[in-house]
Amino acid sequence: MTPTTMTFFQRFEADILSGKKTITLRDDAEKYYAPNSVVTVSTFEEGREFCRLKIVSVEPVLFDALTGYHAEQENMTLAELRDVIQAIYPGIQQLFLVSYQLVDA
Ligand SMILES: CC(=O)Nc1ccn([C@H]2C[C@H](O)[C@@H](CO)O2)c(=O)n1
Repeated sequence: MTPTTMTFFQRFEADILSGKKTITLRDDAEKYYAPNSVVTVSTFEEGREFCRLKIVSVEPVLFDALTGYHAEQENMTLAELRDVIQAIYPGIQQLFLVSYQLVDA
């Protein structure tokens, strides 16, 4: 079944709402988001809903293939992005790039 919810760490909320962060990189467990579907987004820490996002695309990408362009879409430097990914998914290679558009907040 297509997922209808997504969580983000609270610290990314402002960047998502301002449009500075337009992608997220997830592991195998979250590769099933469907393009054109709308998901309700809440904070991981408190489960507080804060927006809805339209899924634009879901594409596989390797950790070693991450570029400055991916980082730009995350509103980070490439070094910051690599650190964040390693902290969340230690040792991971296969990621899924989920791009999205803000629907409403
Ligand atoms: C909270 C949760 O279940 N999982 C994640 C996974 C990733 N993120 C953020 C961190 C980076 O900005 C990108 C790339 O993974 O997405 C997140 O907030 N929550």
